[in-house]
Amino acid sequence: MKITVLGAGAWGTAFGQVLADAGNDVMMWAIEPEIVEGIRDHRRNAVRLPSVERLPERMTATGDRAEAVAGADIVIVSIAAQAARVALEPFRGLIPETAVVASLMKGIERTTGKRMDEVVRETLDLPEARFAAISGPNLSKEVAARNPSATVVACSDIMNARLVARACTTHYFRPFVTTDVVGLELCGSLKNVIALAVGMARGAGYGENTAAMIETRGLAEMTAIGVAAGADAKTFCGLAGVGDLIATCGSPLSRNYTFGSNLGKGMSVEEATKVSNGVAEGVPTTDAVVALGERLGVPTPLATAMSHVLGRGIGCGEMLGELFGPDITEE
Ligand SMILES: NC(=O)C1=CN([C@@H]2O[C@H](COP(=O)(O)OP(=O)(O)OC[C@H]3O[C@@H](n4cnc5c(N)ncnc54)[C@H](OP(=O)(O)O)[C@@H]3O)[C@@H](O)[C@H]2O)C=CC1
Ligand SMILES: O=C(CO)COP(=O)(O)O
Repeated sequence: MKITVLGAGAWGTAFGQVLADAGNDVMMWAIEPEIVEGIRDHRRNAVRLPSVERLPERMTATGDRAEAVAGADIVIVSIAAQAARVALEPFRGLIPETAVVASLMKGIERTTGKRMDEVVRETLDLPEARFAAISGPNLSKEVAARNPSATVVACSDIMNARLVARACTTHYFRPFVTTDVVGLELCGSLKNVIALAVGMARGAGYGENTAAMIETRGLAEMTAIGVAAGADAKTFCGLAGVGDLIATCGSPLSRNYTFGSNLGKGMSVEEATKVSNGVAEGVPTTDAVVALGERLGVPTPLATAMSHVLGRGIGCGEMLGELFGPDITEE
């Protein structure tokens, strides 16, 4: 198949390699000429994924939007979530009417509170059955090193989920399928907020008990929001939920974990942003999660505490204190 990846960041590039390894012809689209030339002429993305010495022969790149998506069977979107709407707008009308569009993004649009499935479908005027979300424990550097990994592809049309899954199946990368698009979107977006909190606790010097508490209570918060939004609770126990929490909250390769860890060590939000190695989606998504909880009538103690960290600059002790409400409640 011919597959286009919009956005040659760390994950877009690593996923492009998966698609090429699976036997597809892969066209990367990026705004920056340096990245386009690097991939096209030198088989490298030294800016966003320097750990890969040589990208596959089946991968090339362009900065031209029409050329990028012409004849594409599948279009993958891998752009920082807050920029997705603006970046996708010019592609409206260019993407072939038969193409399935799949999002790798894990965030909620801060200005509208919308999930990426909503943003992508709205911006590209895409019917539900032609949108897929891909989410799971997929730290880009590990996938780029071809470490065995699994993911989940969600689409309301299970045949299109299978189509996308087949396109990214390799000897080291294994996709599962589901129709729970809302669940998959919320798993990917909400776990980043939890990773910020776990990273912060770790950075402040706390150990396994504290991390396990935040992860488990965070999972309960994620699941409650998901179920209220119409998702299947089972999705949150799977690869995209618990699986991604384990990967993201346990690895310094995660930008969200590292961002939190730097806050825990005493950096300000501005300082942590400056040293972040790529987008930490949990940062702009945190307030969107609090707003989503309010809209759905679901308490969000963890996201609210993290929003006080990011907005008011409270420290780790105070953030953890906010998680301990005054009442004894049932788990
Ligand atoms: N890295 C990972 O391990 C994983 C990441 N994800 C998710 O995938 C998404 C992308 O992440 P990742 O690739 O790692 O992030 P990076 O920070 O490495 O890259 C962000 C990408 O967004 C692009 N971008 C930002 N603003 C604009 C804009 N205005 N117009 C066009 N493009 C823009 C960047 O382009 P440019 O380079 O030109 O600035 C770049 O391609 C995120 O939502 C992330 O949560 C999901 C799973 C794993
Ligand atoms: O989503 C990820 C792993 O599944 C990557 O996490 P970060 O965006 O925090 O690096």
